[in-house]
Amino acid sequence: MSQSIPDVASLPQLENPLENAKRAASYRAVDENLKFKEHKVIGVGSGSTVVYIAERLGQYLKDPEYTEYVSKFVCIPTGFQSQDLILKNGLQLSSIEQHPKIDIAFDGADEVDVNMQLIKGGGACLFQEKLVSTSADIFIVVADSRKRSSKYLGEGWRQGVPIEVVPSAYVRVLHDLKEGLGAVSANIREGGKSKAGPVVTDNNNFIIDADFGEIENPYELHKQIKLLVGVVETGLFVDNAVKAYFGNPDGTVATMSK
Ligand SMILES: O=C(CO)[C@H](O)[C@H](O)COP(=O)(O)O
Repeated sequence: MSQSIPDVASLPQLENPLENAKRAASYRAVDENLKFKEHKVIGVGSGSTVVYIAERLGQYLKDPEYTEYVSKFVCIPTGFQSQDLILKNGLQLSSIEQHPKIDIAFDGADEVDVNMQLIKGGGACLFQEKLVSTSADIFIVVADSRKRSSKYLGEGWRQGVPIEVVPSAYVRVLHDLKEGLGAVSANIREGGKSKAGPVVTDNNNFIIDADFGEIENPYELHKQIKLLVGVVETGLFVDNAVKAYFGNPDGTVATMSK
């Protein structure tokens, strides 16, 4: 069924104000950055905010003015949830192996500092998220305004830096993070009520959350962690995003650019 693209201001408010914030940021990020005639390969991230990125792409697909272009887009997922979002919105799913060069990618973040450095991996998808975002010519972040720190990473996101590790190396990495790199704490992420034992990522790895307090130099910390044997990737996304959209519950959106 064909439909015109809805204007976000004309849509009914969502029950949860935070969802309004996420929707407003995501819709505006797509509307302002997607070049329908130029972009062909689109990265779609993970988390609760990118749900609205996929939804907006799906709306464009149904609008006769854009169907011709959007039906030819190939979407590259950052994990299982993201793959599901692409399919549920009627978009074409592909893989990073088939499209190692991505035109534009959209993803959420757990924290964004004043220099637009990010902590990601709260949803345990950080390796594939980094693979996709660093393969993209343009990487756009979408988040609700709680994710914006007034200065350093680690200010608002207190769970620690997510780090994906090879399972057999987790004890060694925990030790090296605490003893070698001075982490205040480092813990394997547990599945909680939904799974006994550790969270297992889409790549069959474990996640360690390591608290380094406020992070003045994310690049240096990322480099040090990355050198530890057993570390696959860190949740510090440095010099990667070019623009961030922060939604507020009243539907207004603030932006930050590089
Ligand atoms: O990095 C991520 C998953 O690994 C997410 O992008 C991040 O956790 C933000 O999620 P949300 O949009 O639900 O706040």
